[in-house]
Amino acid sequence: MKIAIFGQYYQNNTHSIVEKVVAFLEQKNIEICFYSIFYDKLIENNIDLHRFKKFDTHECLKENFNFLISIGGDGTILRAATFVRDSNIPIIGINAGRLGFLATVQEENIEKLLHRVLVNDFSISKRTLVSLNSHPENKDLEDINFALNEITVSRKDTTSMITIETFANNEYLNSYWADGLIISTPTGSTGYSLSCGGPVIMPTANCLIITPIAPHNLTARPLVIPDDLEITLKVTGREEQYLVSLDSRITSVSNETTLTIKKTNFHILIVEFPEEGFLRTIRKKLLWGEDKRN
Ligand SMILES: NC(=O)c1ccc[n+]([C@@H]2O[C@H](COP(=O)([O-])OP(=O)(O)OC[C@H]3O[C@@H](n4cnc5c(N)ncnc54)[C@H](O)[C@@H]3O)[C@@H](O)[C@H]2O)c1
Ligand SMILES: Nc1ncnc2c1ncn2[C@@H]1O[C@H](COP(=O)(O)OP(=O)(O)OP(=O)(O)O)[C@@H](O)[C@H]1O
Repeated sequence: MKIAIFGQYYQNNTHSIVEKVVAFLEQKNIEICFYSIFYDKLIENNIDLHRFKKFDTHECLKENFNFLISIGGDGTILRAATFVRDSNIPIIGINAGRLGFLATVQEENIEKLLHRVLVNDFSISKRTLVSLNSHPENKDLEDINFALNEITVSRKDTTSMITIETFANNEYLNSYWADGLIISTPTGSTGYSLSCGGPVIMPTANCLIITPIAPHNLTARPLVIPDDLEITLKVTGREEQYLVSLDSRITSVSNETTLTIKKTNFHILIVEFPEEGFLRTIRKKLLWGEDKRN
């Protein structure tokens, strides 16, 4: 078996997490390969990893990896997804961050849950992604043109709202006059979309959510649509450019750019354990349904 280990930062608890993961995997004779930038940070901080191999691009991950372990918060899982892409390598998220909504394995459970992975006692949650095509083409949006949480357009360099003409399968839907518009996957429903009044959607539902950001309108509400619809956006505004973000990545595009957003033809696979499933996570981490009177 071969496992990739991915992370972005070195902080207080990184040392003990990495040591636990490495000790467990080595004891089981599992081949380990570290993301090179993370590896360098760990070496700088006196973790001896010289016996392990490194990877630095998504192409390296095509060589028969069984799993990728992400050590960090949700932001780190979003970044890990840009390496995993369409390789179908399941991601195990070890939470070293704050919320850890997607990264659900806590440090104290590392050995127990990695053991469950080895004996096949886990489930796979298949997550929908959205892809972006721009016309005319934009170099910044060419290589990593997909998002696990959401694709967002928003105003740039102005307090003035933008108008987002929106079409679903080429049929006119609405012109949102707002700070921006979010096209979210079910996974992203608990991220930015939630903060803008969007619904919480169970991760494996076959839908997307169109959520306006601060629309100046009483009738513009988040809309849930089937995930086989293609969405087209045309933006106009006082400035010549607007912002496009895919999860944590952001770039500027000119107002002449038309964006097409649709479901990707691949999924990201997240390793889940029943006791850390979605319903428990929203209760525990979003305090879902909490009512002090009961
Ligand atoms: N106002 C907002 O709520 C807001 C604004 C911008 C971006 N975001 C979210 O942040 C994500 C990018 O993450 P980042 O680390 O670069 O930014 P960040 O450092 O601002 O962290 C964003 C927070 O959102 C949480 N989060 C991310 N994805 C989530 C999900 N699917 N479900 C529940 N919580 C989630 C993270 O745990 C973190 O606490 C975006 O994809 C977007 O969903 C939220
Ligand atoms: N490898 C790591 N080791 C220790 N701490 C980490 C590591 N990676 C991330 N962290 C901690 O988690 C914080 C958030 O990390 P990250 O950007 O991955 O997630 P996030 O999107 O902010 O989500 P969350 O709210 O789940 O932490 C970092 O600022 C850091 O404090």
